[in-house]
Amino acid sequence: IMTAPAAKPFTVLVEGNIGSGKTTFLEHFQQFEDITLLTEPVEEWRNLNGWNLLDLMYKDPAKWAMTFQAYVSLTMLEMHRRTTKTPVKLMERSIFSARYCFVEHMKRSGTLHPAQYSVLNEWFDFIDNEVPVDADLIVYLKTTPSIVYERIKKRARSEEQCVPLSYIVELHKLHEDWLINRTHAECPAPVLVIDADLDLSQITEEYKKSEHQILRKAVNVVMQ
Ligand SMILES: Cc1cc2cn([C@H]3C[C@H](O)[C@@H](CO)O3)c(=O)nc2[nH]1
Repeated sequence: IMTAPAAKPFTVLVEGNIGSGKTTFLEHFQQFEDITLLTEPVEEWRNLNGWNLLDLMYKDPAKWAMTFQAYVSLTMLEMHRRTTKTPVKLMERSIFSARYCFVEHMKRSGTLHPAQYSVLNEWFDFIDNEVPVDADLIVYLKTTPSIVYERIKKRARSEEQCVPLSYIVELHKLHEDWLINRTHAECPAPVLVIDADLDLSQITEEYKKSEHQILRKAVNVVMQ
């Protein structure tokens, strides 16, 4: 195992719509001992002192979106700040997708009151300016809304069963604006696009594209 010295690890953010295969993508990299995987802390969102904030949010978004997104952003920040011994750190989603995709959608759809949105935005601005958050590469699992919608129904995560296709379409557009049209200069990391519409049997070839990019960087970090 290559142990990175004090140098910061090469940090990869794995981004994509609900059902785009992020967990499957991360599992593919479990085979490499030089990579630390940080999966989305959904279980923390499902049980904070006994409260299932994810379920509360989906059941009554107007009442719980603020609480939920405030906690999601805190758990994301904790993951960004977590140190790793390995030269590469792979994170599922980030404070950036919190801000540019989920919170943005909730503001546009009126789920978040402008005053609530302003508070979250103040937190994001403070973090952007005061807290070093590393992002060296973004892997974007690009999908078609109708395909991930079918996967969500098949996966049948209980809290998501009432998620309409329109929500998936809006989230897709926000991911495309952020990662393809690059409308947010604040997150300058290069984006590697993976065709995540492919089903499991074909997707491993796609993963190999990113493997080379990610592992090559690991060597660079160690050689620093
Ligand atoms: C950063 C971030 C991740 C994230 C996930 N989610 C939801 C989408 C899925 O139903 C579930 C797990 O990703 O949580 C959300 O509403 N807001 C989020 N913000």
